[in-house]
Amino acid sequence: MRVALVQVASPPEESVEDRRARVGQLVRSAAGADLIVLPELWGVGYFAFDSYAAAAETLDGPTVAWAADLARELGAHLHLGSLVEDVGNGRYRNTAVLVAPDGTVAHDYSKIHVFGYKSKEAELLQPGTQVAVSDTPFGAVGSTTCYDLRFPELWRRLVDTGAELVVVPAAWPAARREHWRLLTTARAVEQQVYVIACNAVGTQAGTELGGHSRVVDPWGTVLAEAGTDEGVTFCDLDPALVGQVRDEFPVLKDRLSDYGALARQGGER
Ligand SMILES: NC(=O)CCC(=O)C(=O)O
Repeated sequence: MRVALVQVASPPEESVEDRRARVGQLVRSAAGADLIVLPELWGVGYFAFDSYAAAAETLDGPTVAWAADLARELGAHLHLGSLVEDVGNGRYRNTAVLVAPDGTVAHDYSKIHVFGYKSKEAELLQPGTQVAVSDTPFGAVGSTTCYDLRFPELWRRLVDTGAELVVVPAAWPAARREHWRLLTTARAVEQQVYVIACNAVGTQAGTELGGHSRVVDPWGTVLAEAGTDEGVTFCDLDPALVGQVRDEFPVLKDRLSDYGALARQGGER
């Protein structure tokens, strides 16, 4: 299968409508890919916290409709990254959406670990409470978003729910790029999944985004890695490798069912 990672910049002077039109052309240039992935909150710009409420929309709104049209046009799965979802009563979520080639929503996933370090996300947005995995012709695809990379427990839950490929839309700053590279590789090796991680680029409200979108296979091999420019990075991968790695090196079978039950040394044995 062919994956396309579409790194996007979100300059503040550009309207959301103009940005959707421009990003639509970038997505069209990924024609031929089976799965096309965009970054986290590229529409509003992750660091444009004061614009979140005005940019919020429902899953019946213009961004999902835009993505559905593109997915149908290109005959591809389109992971639209994420948008600020209006969930009513003045509450908002950071919601990722995977659209199938027929334009239907395969799944939506609201980011569980909202980020509070030099970020107003945790103050403004409600955390999600559910994991999302969908069966596709190229395997079971799960979603996590950006900061979720730091929580292996969530990733293990995704694997327990069947995930074989995990998509990670992100707005990860350049200041922690080595964490991004390390954690995308670590999650792939530890969970024996493909990690398909698409980051934002450019500068938002004084924060430089890190780019370096990447695809890591379940053995930890980096199959593709972008630089820091806006644009499309393609990657061909074999979904069957997940099963092969899990059969050949069956580490997932060796885990305990309940690590919380382990006694602290010095206590009762
Ligand atoms: N958008 C985010 O969740 C940023 C996460 C991040 O910068 C980090 O974990 O470091």
